[in-house]
Amino acid sequence: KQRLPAPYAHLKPVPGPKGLPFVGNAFRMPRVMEWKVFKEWSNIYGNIFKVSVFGRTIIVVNSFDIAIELTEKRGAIYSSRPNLIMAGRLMGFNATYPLMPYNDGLRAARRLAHHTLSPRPVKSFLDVPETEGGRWLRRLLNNPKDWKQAVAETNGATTMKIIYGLVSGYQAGGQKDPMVKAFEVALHAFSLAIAPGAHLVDFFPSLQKVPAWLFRFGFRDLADHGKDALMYSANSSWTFVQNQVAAGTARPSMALDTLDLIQKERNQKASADMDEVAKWTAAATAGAGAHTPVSALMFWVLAMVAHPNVQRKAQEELDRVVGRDRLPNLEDRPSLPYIEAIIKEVLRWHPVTPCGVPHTSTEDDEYEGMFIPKGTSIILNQWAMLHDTAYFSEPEKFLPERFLGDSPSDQVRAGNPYAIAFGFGRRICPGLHLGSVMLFCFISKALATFDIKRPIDSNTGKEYDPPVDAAPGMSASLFDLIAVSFLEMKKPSN
Ligand code: HEM
Repeated sequence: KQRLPAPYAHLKPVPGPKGLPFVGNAFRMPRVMEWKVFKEWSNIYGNIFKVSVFGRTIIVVNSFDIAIELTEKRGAIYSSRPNLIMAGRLMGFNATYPLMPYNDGLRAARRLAHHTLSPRPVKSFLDVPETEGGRWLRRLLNNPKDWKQAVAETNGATTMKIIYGLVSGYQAGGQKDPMVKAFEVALHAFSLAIAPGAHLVDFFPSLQKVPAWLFRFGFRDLADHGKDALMYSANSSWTFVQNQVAAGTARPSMALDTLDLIQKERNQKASADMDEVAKWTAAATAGAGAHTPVSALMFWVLAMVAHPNVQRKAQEELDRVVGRDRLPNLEDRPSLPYIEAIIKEVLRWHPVTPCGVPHTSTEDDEYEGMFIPKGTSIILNQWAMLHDTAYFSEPEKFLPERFLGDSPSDQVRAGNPYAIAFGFGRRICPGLHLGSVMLFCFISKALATFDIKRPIDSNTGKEYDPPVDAAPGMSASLFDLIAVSFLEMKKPSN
């Protein structure tokens, strides 16, 4: 029986599956689609339950109300991050704010990010997703079979332009700026580093000290490779901005905004090392922003393939509201409720981060008579919340209509995918507004110009349904995880 510290001795531990000595539940932890398994386990243990892996406590939260209670109402103690050895310490991602503990460094970085990305300032950058939305159509038209590449390039180009003012990130013919390539390599290394249970060093930090020549654990090469790419991407992109500033050719960007801000503040009070904070804030924001909308757009394509009726309704709305003489733009957004409902449903049906990004507690705490020790990692099972039948009937179905009519699901907060899919409390996604605009621009423009059809099997010549399942990991489809071979796109017939 677990012994609790004195002031908490009267409390119960959080329930959960029984574990083995030392390893805990390590061998029972799901490796594939853990969000679904965790939802099933909630039928046995409740909406908050505990698992332990090699002595580390992890709490899984499956309900919106509990997520809000912990991360919002008690945000002061549930806003840190787990200490990741492989991705954080060895690869160097600890310098980026998504992995930072809840400290002054994090607050400084988030303040800089909000200076550009909160709803009002970000408005001055919204011509970028509009323009890139036009380029996305050309990419699709020129090479519809390579639609996944078009998704990735369009997102990458939008983010690199907004964060760094880089206009030549992706040239025709697939050529990429070395800065863009470095970001891709760093993010790929990061995704390998955070794959659940992939690196023993995360559970046994002392393995870091084992000399490389004595015993290879398969992590050192990856760590070095990831670190080189991360350093190169953060440094080269910052140097790019500084050179542009020096030459007087810098375009508007988040990097420029933050340089202006810290310059102003430096004139008022001495600010130590803010240049470093600004450099890493830009790199982290570019990295986080370049790939999250990619996942959402991939699930949108799959949803459209599987639901031609939804596509047709959206195209009817676009024809009615916008007509066929021009492309939809952000001014049309309030008049396009069906497109809006599709975006919400995409975020709900297959959330980009089904298990969220873990928060970590920084104090011992009590929740409903249960003891939550300091240092507990909290998995916020967004998928379970977004498939909660109390708010979403027939949650496995793709039904944008649930957000329309007299009693739409999102009339309450727990039924609004925007309140869940972008995370919680003090760590909520700073790119929420921009991400939502990117999805609107790319989805509405593509639906106005293309039909998205099922892929054709090259052997049989027949159409088939692409699989919709996601691979394990933090993000459901972060790096090319969807096995769709190609989609045929063509202009809608009159
Ligand atoms: C469909 C689009 C997006 C989705 C679904 C999404 C989702 C998320 C989620 C779930 C988190 C974790 C929040 C938490 O810890 O509770 C997060 C964090 C973050 N997102 Fe996004 N995001 C999107 C777009 C973007 C964009 C466009 C940017 C940047 C331009 C961005 C930058 C970040 C950053 C920097 C963090 C880390 C914040 C922190 O740890 O304090 N995201 N996002």
